[in-house]
Amino acid sequence: MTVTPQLAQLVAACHWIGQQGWAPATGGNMSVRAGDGICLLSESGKDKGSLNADDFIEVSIATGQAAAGRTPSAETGLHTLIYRLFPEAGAVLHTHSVNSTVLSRVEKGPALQLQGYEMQKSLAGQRSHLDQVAIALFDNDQDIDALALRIEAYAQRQPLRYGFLLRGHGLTCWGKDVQEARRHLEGLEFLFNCEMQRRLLEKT
Ligand SMILES: CSCCC(=O)C(=O)COP(=O)(O)O
Ligand SMILES: [Zn+2]
Repeated sequence: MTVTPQLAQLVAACHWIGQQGWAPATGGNMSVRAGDGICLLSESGKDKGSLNADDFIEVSIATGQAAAGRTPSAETGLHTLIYRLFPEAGAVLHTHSVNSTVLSRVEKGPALQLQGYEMQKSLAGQRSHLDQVAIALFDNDQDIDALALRIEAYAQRQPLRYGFLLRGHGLTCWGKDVQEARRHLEGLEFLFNCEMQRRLLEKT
């Protein structure tokens, strides 16, 4: 495997995600666009906090197919969907933090609305805490093709930006490159933590 600067940054991001506790057990998956209709996707079932460059597999963005003998992530269909929907997306990070897992169950609506937080400006294009940022929320599904179709239908009706939550499962987010995807992940996780604590405290 040729280790491009983006792949090296992705491997470093995976180690950081592991240290944050956002990829417990074998949870999470990560990828980077590698040009020519290809992405490099983490191998299924590995500890994502201790991946190296050889743990990434070339996958066709059009078909989701990988070379025989290797098994890319069970959630390959979500990564390839994002690369097809958003030609500017260069990296995708999927994590299983406690906050994204719990908040996505507590919130019953079709999106988690974030408003009033300065850290919304960690998301590309956001300029003010006064604006509302909607993070789409989908019911989880073991049928990834069906889930991808639901997400695609949502994206045809309304903007799908930064990432989406899967109920009781976690966050999938992206950016124009690994650096931006990582900033979106860190910003969203901070915002989820704030939102969890706000909801807990405002209940009392
Ligand atoms: C215990 S992890 C369950 C599967 C999952 O949600 C995930 O993110 C990891 O799947 P992968 O096939 O990418 O290892
Ligand atoms: Zn997952």
